[in-house]
Amino acid sequence: MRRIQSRVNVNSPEYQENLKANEARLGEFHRRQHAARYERPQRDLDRLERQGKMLPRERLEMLLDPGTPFLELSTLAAGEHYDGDSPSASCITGIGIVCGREVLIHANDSTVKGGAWYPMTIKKIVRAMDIAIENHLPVIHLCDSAGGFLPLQSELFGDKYYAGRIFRNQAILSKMGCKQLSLVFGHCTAGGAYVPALSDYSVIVRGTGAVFLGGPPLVKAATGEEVTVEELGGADMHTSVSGTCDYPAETEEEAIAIGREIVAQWSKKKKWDAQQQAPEAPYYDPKELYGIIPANIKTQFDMMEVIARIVDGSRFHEYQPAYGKTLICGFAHIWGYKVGIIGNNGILFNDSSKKAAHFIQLCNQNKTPLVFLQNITGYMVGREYEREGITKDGAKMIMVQAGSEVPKFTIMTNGSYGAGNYGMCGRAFDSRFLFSWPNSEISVMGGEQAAKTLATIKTTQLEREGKTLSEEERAKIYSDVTDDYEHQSSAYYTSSLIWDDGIIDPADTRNALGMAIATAMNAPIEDPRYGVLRV
Ligand SMILES: CC(C)=CC(=O)SCCNC(=O)CCNC(=O)[C@H](O)C(C)(C)COP(=O)(O)OP(=O)(O)OC[C@H]1O[C@@H](n2cnc3c(N)ncnc32)[C@H](O)[C@@H]1OP(=O)(O)O
Repeated sequence: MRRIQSRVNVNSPEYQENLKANEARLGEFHRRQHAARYERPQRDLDRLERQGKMLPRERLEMLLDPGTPFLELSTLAAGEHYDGDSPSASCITGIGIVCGREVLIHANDSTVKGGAWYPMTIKKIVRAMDIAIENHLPVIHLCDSAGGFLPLQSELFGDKYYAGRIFRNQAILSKMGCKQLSLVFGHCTAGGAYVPALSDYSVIVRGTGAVFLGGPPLVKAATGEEVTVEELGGADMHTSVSGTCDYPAETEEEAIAIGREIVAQWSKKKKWDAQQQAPEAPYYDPKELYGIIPANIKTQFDMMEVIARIVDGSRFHEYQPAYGKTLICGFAHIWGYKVGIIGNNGILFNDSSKKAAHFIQLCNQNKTPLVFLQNITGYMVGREYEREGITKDGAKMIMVQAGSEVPKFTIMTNGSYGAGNYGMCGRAFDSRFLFSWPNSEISVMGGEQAAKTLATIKTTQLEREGKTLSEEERAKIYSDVTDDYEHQSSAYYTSSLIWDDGIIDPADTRNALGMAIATAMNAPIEDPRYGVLRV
C-alpha cells in the first residue's frame, strides 16, 4: 500500500492557530478526566479509609496484569448531569488484561453515595455488558454497591434498559458461555446483590463484604427481625451456609489474588482469524492532529491527513479516488489488522452515498472491519439532488451500513449533524465502539440553522394571526436556541449522556481503535445479509 503524502505545513499560521486551540481543549479535557477519576469529597474518602476499603482504581490496578493497557470507557459519563454529583457515573468500566485474558471490568465506586446506581450508572453498566455480549468477553465485577439510587427510582427501575437490564445481560452472558467473576468488597444491597448472585464465580471479603436483598435496617422495618450484617449476608454465612458466594478472603488483596487464580483457569478462546500483518507505527506523528483539527468547527479539513496519523505506516489504498470525492473510502491496517476506512471530506452527495454503500458491501464480503471517521454536516438537500434520488441513495448507504456483519468502529472527529450521523454509523447503528474527540459536536442540525428554522416557523404562525415577530423576539429565539445547542451538542454533554464510549485524546485514536479491533476479534464475523435496497 502506498504511503499518504501529507500536505500539512507545521509552520503555517493555520497549523499554529489550530495547535493553540487544541492544546487549550486538551487541557480542559485532561482537567475534567482527572476530576472524574480522582477528585472526591474528603469525607467520602475518609469513610472508605475508616472502613479499611481500597479505592476502586486501586483495586483495578491490582487486578490488571502489570504494564498492560486498560481501555477505559465513558470516563466523563454523567459529568454534566446531577450537578456533577455522580462523577464518571459512579463506576468504572473498561477492557483490560487479567492473567493474559481480555476481560471487561465493571467496578462500583462507593466513594459516591455508597456506590448507588444513578440512572446514568445503569446506562453505563448496561452498555459495558452489551460490549461484553457483542464481543464475547468475560466480565469481572468489582462489587461495592448500595443498589439503585433511591431518590431517582422512577428513572432507573422498571423500563427495558433500566436496572433489570444489568441482570438480563448477566443471564445472557452466562447463556453464551462468557464467564463472570464477582469480587465482593463492600455491602451489595438489593440490585447490588444480584450481580454476584448471577456470576459464575464470587469471592467475598470477610468483615467488609456483604450480600443481601435488604440490609439489617430494612429487615427490621419489614419483619421486626434484628440481625447483624455478618449473620444476614457476611462472608462466612454466604460461603458456608447459603452458597451464594464461593470463596471467603481475609483482605481485598487476597480477594483479588483469588480472583486472578480463578481467571487463570479460564480457557483462552481462539480469536477470529483476522486479516493481519505485523503492525507498523504511522509515518506521520499522531500528535500533528492537534495542528490539523480546526480551531473553528466550521472550517473544513482533509480527512486524509487524519487517516495518515492513525493507520500503520500511514499507508492507504484508496477506493474510487476520483468518484464521490466528498467521502474517502479505502483499505489500511491498524495495529496490523486490516480495516476499511470511511471518512467524510464534505457533504454526502448521491455519488458519495452510493460509493459508501458499495464499499461497505466489499468490506462485508471480505470480512474486513469498518472504521468510520465522522465529520459530517449531512446529506445534500435541494431540488436537483432530490430529483437525482439523494434520499434514496442515502437510504441505500444506511441500509447496507446497518445490515453489516463486520464489526464497525466510529470516531467523532469534528461535527456530526442530521442524517449524516446515521449514515456514518452513529450510536444507533451498533458500532462496537464509538469515541469522540474533545472538539466534536453532535446535534440534529447546527444551532444557527435550528434558530433560523424556529424563527421562520414562529413568523409564519404569527402571520396567520395577522401579527409580526418583533426584532427583540427574533433575537431572543436566536440566542436561546443557539445557547442551548452550543451546550447540548458539545462532546462533554453528549458523552455525559453516554452517546459514546468516551472522549479520547485525538493522538490516542490509533491505540483506542487497535484495542477495540483486537477486542472485537473475540467474536466470529457472520456472512453479510442486507435488507431491500431501493436501487
Ligand atoms: C435495583 C433494585 C431492584 C433495587 C435496589 O437496588 S433498591 C436499593 C436498596 N439499597 C439499600 O437499601 C442500601 C441502603 N444503603 C446502605 O445500606 C448503606 O448506605 C451502605 C451499606 C450501602 C453504605 O454504608 P456506608 O456506611 O458506607 O455509607 P452511608 O453513610 O450509609 O452512605 C453514604 C452515602 O450514600 C447514600 N446512599 C446509600 N445508599 C443509597 C441509595 N441506595 N440510594 C441513594 N443514596 C444512598 C447515603 O445517603 C449517604 O449519602 P450522603 O453522603 O449524602 O450522606
